[in-house]
Amino acid sequence: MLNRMPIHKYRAYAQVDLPKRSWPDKVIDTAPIWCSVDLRDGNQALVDPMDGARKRRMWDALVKMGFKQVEVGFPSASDTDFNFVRQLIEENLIPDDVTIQVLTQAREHLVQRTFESVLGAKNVIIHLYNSTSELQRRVVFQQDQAGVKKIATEGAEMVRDRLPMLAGQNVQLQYSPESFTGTELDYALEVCEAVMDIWAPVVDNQIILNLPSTVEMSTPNIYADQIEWMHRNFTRRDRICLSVHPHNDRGTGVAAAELAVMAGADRVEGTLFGNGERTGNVDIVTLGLNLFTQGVDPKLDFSDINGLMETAEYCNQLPIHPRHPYAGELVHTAFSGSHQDAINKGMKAIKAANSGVWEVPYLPIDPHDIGRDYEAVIRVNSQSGKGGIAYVLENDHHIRLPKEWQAQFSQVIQRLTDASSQEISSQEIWNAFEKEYVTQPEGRFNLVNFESRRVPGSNQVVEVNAVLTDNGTEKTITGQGNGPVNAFSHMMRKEFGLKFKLKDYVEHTRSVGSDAEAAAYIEIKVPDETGTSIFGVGIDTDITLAPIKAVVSACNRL
Ligand SMILES: CC(=O)SCCNC(=O)CCNC(=O)[C@H](O)C(C)(C)COP(=O)(O)OP(=O)(O)OC[C@H]1O[C@@H](n2cnc3c(N)ncnc32)[C@H](O)[C@@H]1OP(=O)(O)O
Ligand SMILES: CC(C)C(=O)C(=O)O
Repeated sequence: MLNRMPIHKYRAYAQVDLPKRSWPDKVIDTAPIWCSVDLRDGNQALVDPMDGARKRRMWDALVKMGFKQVEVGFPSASDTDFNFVRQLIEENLIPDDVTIQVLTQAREHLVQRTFESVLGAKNVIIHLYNSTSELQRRVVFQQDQAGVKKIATEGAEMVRDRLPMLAGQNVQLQYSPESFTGTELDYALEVCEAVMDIWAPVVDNQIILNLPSTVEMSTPNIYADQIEWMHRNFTRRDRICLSVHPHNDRGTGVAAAELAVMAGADRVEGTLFGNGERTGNVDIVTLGLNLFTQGVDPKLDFSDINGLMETAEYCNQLPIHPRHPYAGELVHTAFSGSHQDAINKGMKAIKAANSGVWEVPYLPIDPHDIGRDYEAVIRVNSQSGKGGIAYVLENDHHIRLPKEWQAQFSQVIQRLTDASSQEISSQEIWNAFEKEYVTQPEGRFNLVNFESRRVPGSNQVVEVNAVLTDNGTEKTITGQGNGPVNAFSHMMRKEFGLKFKLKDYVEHTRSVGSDAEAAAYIEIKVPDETGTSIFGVGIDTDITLAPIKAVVSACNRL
């Protein structure tokens, strides 16, 4: 076959020689330290970077959900960034247990301005970076390894020499060999070690060494190998907080972060819903909820996912995809019949079991836990089946359609969805149900009045009086039987020459309260060779009247 794609332009990424790698056997049982970089890496990727108001709204949301470290900007980049950091400090907007982080290149005037921006903050992380990759050394810096290492060490010295400016403040230092995933491992280690030599971290004030997949270039297992390699080879591991900063160029940022944590990372930098350069930073919402759904405390509050989405969409001016993990508008929704059937059964089973453990097929998370309701769990279109329609009727309209009828009513809905090729709303399903079983505008019979009383002196016999219209003509009928339903059915057969047998009858209330309606379901059978079953529904606040209406409904469908 002709290959139209120029594969010769690309090279396979090298594997890491890591004998006895240990990360595949690890389990994540505690959340890493989270650092939000929404206000910096997220912000620098936006068409319109956040203004002060949007930055402030993002900040408030991040603090509210529990981030203890937030990279608040690149203060030397713009007045907006600088002024925002000053505003946070001067207006006392930083809780005592929250640390702000600021990013700077290794350039004297930028480092100086960065220090000026954080004067007076209680807790600060000064984050220095320079790219160390082979490609950037060659084309951006035009320097050899020694030259680029010098940028890092000179930058580290610029930072160290300004630390007296922040005397009395809690200051932690962070270094990123940017483009780490394009950097030879031994060289990345050498540069990090050199920076560490200058900053002289201690166990109680570790250096944060942040190893970014600035561009995600390999499968996540290779990133994990790189992290484990660094973790094993750092000389003063106890003085290091090992941080990762995955991007998502290959669509595996979340996997890369998770495997990196298994490989020894203590900390993860990322953004809400994965906003960030190109395909984005790693998504902390997905990472956190992945932990949550394994029974691990994510140490972040995602209970108002809609609020977080609104904030992210407002601040980033970018929509969140309807299929976004956990959060997207459609991710808790099943349209297809077999999924709906399984969800319907799963929801009932979970209610019955009352064990407190969430296990519903196709729903990895209880939507309630993130502030969603069950309304959208099942939506109906031409791919749907009876289980889904029954779910909508029961949950939205309190109609517990007996199982044998579900198939019949689903054909009514199937005809509508096939005709429209569109989703049918819960209200439309209800309208179709009412028309088919309850109001029956084209039905032959219409019940105008109904009364029943026990025949005096008899415990069993009931006398009924009913007024009906038969194709518009009013008729009064009376008769007796051993109950209202039995007597009324008998009269219908006798007066109108109908041939049917009562087969089954169920009734339930539609809601609680004194004005609660009852829903009655009647099944009648035609005594011919087909033995067809016909169903009728009656709804009324009077529990005697509801089944009578159900008989009329069934007779109309004969
Ligand atoms: C992967 C990341 O996300 S890294 C963060 C990236 N974020 C941003 O760039 C957003 C904010 N940046 C900015 O606003 C600007 O780039 C500024 C204010 C920092 C610098 O602006 P300028 O100096 O006008 O421009 P510019 O960024 O193009 O400067 C590039 C120069 O800095 C050098 N440089 C780039 N990164 C670094 C670094 N980390 N340390 C030292 N020098 C660096 C380049 O080699 C280049 O040098 P040259 O002029 O000798 O060729
Ligand atoms: C500054 C660094 C950490 C960065 O943003 C990246 O490498 O993506």
